[in-house]
Amino acid sequence: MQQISAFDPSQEALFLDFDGTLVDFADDPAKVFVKPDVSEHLARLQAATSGALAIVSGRPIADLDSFLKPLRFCAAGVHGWELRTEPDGQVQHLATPEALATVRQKLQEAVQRDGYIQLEDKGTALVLHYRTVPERRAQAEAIMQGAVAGQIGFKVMSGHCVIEVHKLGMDKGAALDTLMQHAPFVGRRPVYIGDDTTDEYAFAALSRWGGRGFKVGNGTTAAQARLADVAAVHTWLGKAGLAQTGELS
Ligand SMILES: O=P(O)(O)OC[C@H]1O[C@H](O[C@H]2O[C@H](CO)[C@@H](O)[C@H](O)[C@H]2O)[C@H](O)[C@@H](O)[C@@H]1O
Repeated sequence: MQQISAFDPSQEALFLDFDGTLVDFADDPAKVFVKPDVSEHLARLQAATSGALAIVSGRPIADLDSFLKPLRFCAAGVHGWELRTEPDGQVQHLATPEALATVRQKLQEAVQRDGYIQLEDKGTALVLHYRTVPERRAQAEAIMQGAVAGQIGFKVMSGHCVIEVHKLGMDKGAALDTLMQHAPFVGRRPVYIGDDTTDEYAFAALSRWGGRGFKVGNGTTAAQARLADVAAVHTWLGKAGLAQTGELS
């Protein structure tokens, strides 16, 4: 693992995962919150990078906006199936909820029968949550396998206490590639911070752009360096933002 060198806002762009990176986990996905000082760091870094700061998340962009309000950023949501290349631009939806109709129905029925595992419907992705019942992980995996069995064109991914499915053909690496081809990211080197297995797609893409990745927490990773936890991410963002204003000695 490398040491983390200082962030250069004139040459680098910042790509940030949301859950487990900017915010701590909660049992209920609706109950996470962004600390006020983190919002300040993000606003500073957005200005310092001339807008080259994007949130890259499994969440829909509307959810990200609501948690980060009043801030808005360039964003890739639902693992890249939603894209916004300007903070105040329109969200492009690159898939439709109908693509998951059959899988959705099967998951709804199975979750109802199970009674413990929760289903989150993000339109273009469906998530089985077992954070409050970790002993039901194998059951969640079996439910997902049953829902996609015999069908092609779906991607199933495991994350922190979740099993998620969306259409094949998109991931956070492809999302990063797309954003890097838009101003103000063009010509910059990406710095990506993320904690989950789904962030590995983005870490793998970084070499195409001369970038570097920071993995939050433990686990196998293609990232070049690590930050211990969400608090360490906040500290890093604070230092990166303050360094630009000359407030950091
Ligand atoms: O790509 P991310 O921004 O990390 O989003 C990944 C998933 O985040 C959410 O689930 C995770 O956070 C929940 C709230 O803390 C937690 O309950 C769950 O166990 C975590 O996996 C979100 O609900 C998913 O839709 C995202 O895909």
